[in-house]
Amino acid sequence: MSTPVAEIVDRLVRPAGREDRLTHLEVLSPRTGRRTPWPAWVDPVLVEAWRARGVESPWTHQAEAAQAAYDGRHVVVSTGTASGKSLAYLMPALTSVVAGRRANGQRGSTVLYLSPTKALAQDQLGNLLGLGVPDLRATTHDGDSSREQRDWARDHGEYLLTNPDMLHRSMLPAHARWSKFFAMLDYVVVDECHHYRGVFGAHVAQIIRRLRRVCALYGSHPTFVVASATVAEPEVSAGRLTGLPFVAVTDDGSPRGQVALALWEPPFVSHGGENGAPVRRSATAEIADLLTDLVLENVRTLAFIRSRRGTETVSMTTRRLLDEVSPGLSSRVAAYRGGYLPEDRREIEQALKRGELLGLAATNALELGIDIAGLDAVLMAGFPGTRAALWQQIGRAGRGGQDALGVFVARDDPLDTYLVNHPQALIGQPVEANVFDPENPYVLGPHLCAAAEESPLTEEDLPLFGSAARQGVDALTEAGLLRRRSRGWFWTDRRRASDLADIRSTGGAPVRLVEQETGRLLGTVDQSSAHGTAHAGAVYLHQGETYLVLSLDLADNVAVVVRDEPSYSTSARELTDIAVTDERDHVLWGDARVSFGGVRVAHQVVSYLKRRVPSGEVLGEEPLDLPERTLDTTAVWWTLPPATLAEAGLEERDLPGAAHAAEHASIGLLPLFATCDRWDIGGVSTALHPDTGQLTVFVYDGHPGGAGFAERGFHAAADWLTATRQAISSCRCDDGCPSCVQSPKCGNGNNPLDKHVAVQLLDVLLADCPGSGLDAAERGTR
Ligand SMILES: Nc1ncnc2c1ncn2[C@@H]1O[C@H](COP(=O)(O)OP(=O)(O)OP(=O)(O)O)[C@@H](O)[C@H]1O
Repeated sequence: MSTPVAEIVDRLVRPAGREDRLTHLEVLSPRTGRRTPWPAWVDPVLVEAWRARGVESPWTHQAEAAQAAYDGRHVVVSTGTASGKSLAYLMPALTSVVAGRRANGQRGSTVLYLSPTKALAQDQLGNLLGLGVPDLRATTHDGDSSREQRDWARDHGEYLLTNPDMLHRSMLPAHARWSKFFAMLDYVVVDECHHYRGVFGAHVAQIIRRLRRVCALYGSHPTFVVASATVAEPEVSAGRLTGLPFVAVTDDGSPRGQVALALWEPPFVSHGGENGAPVRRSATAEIADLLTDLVLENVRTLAFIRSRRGTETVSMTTRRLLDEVSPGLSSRVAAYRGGYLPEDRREIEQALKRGELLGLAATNALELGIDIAGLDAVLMAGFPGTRAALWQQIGRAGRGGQDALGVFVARDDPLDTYLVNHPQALIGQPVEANVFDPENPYVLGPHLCAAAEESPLTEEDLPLFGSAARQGVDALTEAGLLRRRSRGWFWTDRRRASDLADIRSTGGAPVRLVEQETGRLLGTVDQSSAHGTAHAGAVYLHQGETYLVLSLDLADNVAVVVRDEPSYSTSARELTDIAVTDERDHVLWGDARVSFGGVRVAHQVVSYLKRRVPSGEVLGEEPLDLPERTLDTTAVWWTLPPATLAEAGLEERDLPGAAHAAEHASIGLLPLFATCDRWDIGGVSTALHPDTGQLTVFVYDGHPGGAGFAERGFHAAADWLTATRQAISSCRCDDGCPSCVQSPKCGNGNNPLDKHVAVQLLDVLLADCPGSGLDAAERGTR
């Protein structure tokens, strides 16, 4: 960008009332790149192709990773955004394709590239073809490919770009037809591997095990090259994802322009929240202002908004604000999100690349590695869930070595507030690990069936699928899904086994949103979120239009909507009950016990709140009549005996509010340690739980069988609960607010909540906990 980053930030802060909103500005100085000669084995034609495109020679990390892969070691490259991870895997992969060709020109070596989305694979294909490697037979293989494309890919493809869904549903079940491709598979590239987390990560881990088994059937043992954003212990997550040993390359040799990260906290605007709590201005309202200012400054800006609804609101508001001052500019701002038609999305991507759009409000549908040159700034409405995703989003700007500005605008919740006030948690060493649990029985079972359908499972196959596989096949045999014969376990059902696994966890058929007057299908929502977002009375935004849901029919999966302009938004309320089914591990901190294990959760959406837009003021609550749902999952929980609490001087009457407040804040903070999102986990607290006989606070995974988040919480409990205490004690509100202890999805109307006693309660819990490294100074003051 032409204006220096610091000056842009200065202009953003200048308007009256904005001076306190910038809580921190971190400027990372530019770094020069470290180059190294091309490895001697890289095909000279490729070297020339890269040179012709300005890649004089590889950065050190690229050569290091490429060499490891060429030597047949599985390697994970975990370096910054735009550090050139593609070259690291393309050097060995394309060299192998070119060198492997037969005398008659037929393929002799193949590469499989996996990306979490179709859009990224398309983008990568464009780059690959742009390289001009003579005769390279590269193609995407996804749900949009025509029959001819698919046949060509299978029979001639050398470099195939696909996604885990296609592998799962199409390529692996039909492996006999793909036998030639699999038999000559030398490299598997897993791009953006940090996206494989939670339940989705567990599914992909099992799909990769099925892929390895199918390859082995045809005699191939491909080398895996995994690309990841910077996370803690990348070799551990790559190893979990594939079941193979990995070397990690993390020393980034690429150059970087100046990167500035501004942390921004919206001001308190009213006391109109629940129970009279102070409420901060919404991050989206703040972002719309900042986006307007940046567009006026001719700064090309991408605003990442977490919800589909939010992207629409930001783009509408920004256009309206621009119309007031510079009408011509409003057409240069747009929204982008999942649920749009593919051609509309392509058109927006192109307009952004061409520079016709100056401001775009997008969901993370645009987050993945799509290389859009020339962006100057990135605004983030709320923490995007992980540090990796935060840097990934900032990395959209400043590609090609220019300066970049990232502004992280806090939402009114404990984690965001903690982060904008504790910048070291974002800028220091990574604390979060890429979390998933490949052994989740709900995930493993369907993949064992799919594997058995691909080829009968033998005793020797089982270790590949993990230590729970034996138990899994036994249970499936018992349930009549697999049949045991002398040669192994067979799939004998008439259904397609791959249909049993819902790898994106959409939770069954999506609910269709249909417009009442026209019968037009507006879009869909996942069944699991339909109770909360498409219930009768819900306000739903679509492409800038506001709709009101008239009815939700769960039998037919249809919600009927009408256009409307209500002055409020809605948020659903859920009631939750929890029972311990088995404790699998525990630690004792003096009298406190921290446990991990299985639980059964029963929940029901019971009502919804109407909140005035944009102030967020609560207007009222409406009851709903929706069925209860149960969930068998995993949880981390902690207990404190009544006598210990009494000794510490805590009054019995204050305990429910204190436990409840600690629970809310701890749910808010867990994403800092596990790669989850506040909405992936839930919690229950009680001053006396029937299963433990003590004060108990549970945090559970919101997916059947668990997703690994609660388990990570158990292992990081000391740091996690210390950060929770800090988040509550450092919040500037008097009696609790959404930035510390109030939760937007609380089933009890955020009542009771006692912020002050919560801090005392956490002090009792942490009194005998072995040292947490997170903030020794803070702990010392207790
Ligand atoms: N050795 C190099 N010398 C010069 N330019 C390079 C080199 N390696 C990569 N590049 C350029 O850097 C840019 C980023 O590369 P690439 O898209 O591979 O990064 P990445 O690490 O995969 O990014 P992300 O994962 O964040 O999407 C590309 O434009 C690429 O051409």
